[in-house]
Amino acid sequence: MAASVAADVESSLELSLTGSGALPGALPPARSRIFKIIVIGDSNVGKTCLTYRFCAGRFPQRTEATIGVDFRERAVTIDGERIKIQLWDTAGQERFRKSMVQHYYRNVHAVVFVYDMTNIASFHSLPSWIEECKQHLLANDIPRILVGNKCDLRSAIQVPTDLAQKFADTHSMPLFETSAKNPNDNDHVEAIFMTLAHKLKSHKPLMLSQPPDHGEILIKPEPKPSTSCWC
Ligand SMILES: Nc1nc2c(ncn2[C@@H]2O[C@H](COP(=O)(O)OP(=O)(O)OP(=O)(O)O)[C@@H](O)[C@H]2O)c(=O)[nH]1
Ligand SMILES: [Mg+2]
Repeated sequence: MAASVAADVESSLELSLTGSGALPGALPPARSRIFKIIVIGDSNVGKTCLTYRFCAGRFPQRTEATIGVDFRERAVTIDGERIKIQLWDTAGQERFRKSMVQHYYRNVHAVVFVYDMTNIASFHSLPSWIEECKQHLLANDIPRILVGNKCDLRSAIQVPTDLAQKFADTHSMPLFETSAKNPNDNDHVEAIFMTLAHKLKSHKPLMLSQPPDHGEILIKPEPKPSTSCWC
């Protein structure tokens, strides 16, 4: 997959890592702090739309199943410091992710688990996503959050909030219910990722930037916290 789309309002960048292609020179500037956040969950839950909403500021007109991983990056300023939030939008379909999984988990700073509030199966898959993290030896102190997406589809909700909250509490994660499509619904996507970035900033004072794993990168130019605690 090779594509090239310029984007951006503030400062955002989109890259793809798919397994073939060359490495152009447009990597983030050296030595700015960068937080690598992976977004995982079943196919079709809205990972691409959520990351796009945060980095491009809008809902994408259309999406296709992610192949490998797409990077979306946005520069933000927190307490006067410029930080890059790099979202790794992973493929939910097993056949599109198996060759990439080791890249996802390398040097990861936070994990966002996503399920679709209108699809109970995507909620029931969460333990297997948590298990995948365990298998890749993710450190216990890495912040994790749980995001129920598509809350705008009120009449189709299959995952009640109290059930999701119980699961989140069991796994010591904050729960957010949101909509990538309608930012006025419940928790705002912007606030969710910014809250996570604040959390990372306060916990990772010495972290310096690292570009995404080299090798096969293609350029595509382009809260409220719930009841549980972060740690
Ligand atoms: N109503 C509604 N639809 C959404 C929302 N988020 C995503 N969608 C739709 O859900 C479908 C899947 O969205 P994607 O973001 O491509 O899903 P994904 O999790 O990235 O899927 P994979 O790349 O296959 O893992 C698309 O048709 C989106 O338009 C939302 O918040 N509300
Ligand atoms: Mg996707």
